[in-house]
Amino acid sequence: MALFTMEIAGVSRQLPVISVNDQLQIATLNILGDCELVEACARALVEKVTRPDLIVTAETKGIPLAAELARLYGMSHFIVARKEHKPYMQTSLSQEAEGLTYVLDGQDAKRLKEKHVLVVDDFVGTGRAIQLLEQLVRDAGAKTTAKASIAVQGSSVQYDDITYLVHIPLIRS
Ligand SMILES: O=P(O)(O)OC[C@H]1O[C@H](OP(=O)(O)OP(=O)(O)O)[C@H](O)[C@@H]1O
Ligand SMILES: Nc1ncnc2[nH]cnc12
Repeated sequence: MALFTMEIAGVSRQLPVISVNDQLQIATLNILGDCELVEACARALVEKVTRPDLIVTAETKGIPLAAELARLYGMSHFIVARKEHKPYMQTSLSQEAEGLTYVLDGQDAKRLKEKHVLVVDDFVGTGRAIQLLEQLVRDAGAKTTAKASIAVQGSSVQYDDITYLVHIPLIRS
């Protein structure tokens, strides 16, 4: 598999390149299990983003980043939107678009009410995931005051209001 070498928050990583179609390849970022990279990225992001009241992230790959950000900000909790309702969740809020669903536990929705929120994810591609998270934050009566990610990719999304560390280019052939 082809690899795309990139420095992210001072850490060098080789990102696996996958084909989307004959003309387009994308380099993929997988932070799961990569403590060194997650810690470096979280340190870089807390320098750029004012401490919010609460952090909201998306299952799955946003979770380790949100956990490290919460630790650095000295927070005891952060909130994870799940991809499906779980039996242990209280009455939940959900948002869905183009086959992607995120579900927020009712307890978490109560915690969010009137809070200033940092919405964080590891990666923003089409922007669909981060948009759904923002909508859930709104539904819970809270305000998204910042959005952050490690990487953004592509040009279909406006990144002006997202604090990010690297832009991963699309590879066209
Ligand atoms: O901007 P978008 O085009 O919406 O893409 C970004 C989302 O996609 C990835 O997660 P994925 O849905 O692959 O799930 P995972 O984290 O569970 O692997 C990534 O972690 C973001 O949440
Ligand atoms: N982690 C990731 N890297 C590259 N493209 C993606 N699309 C969705 N998640 C991605």
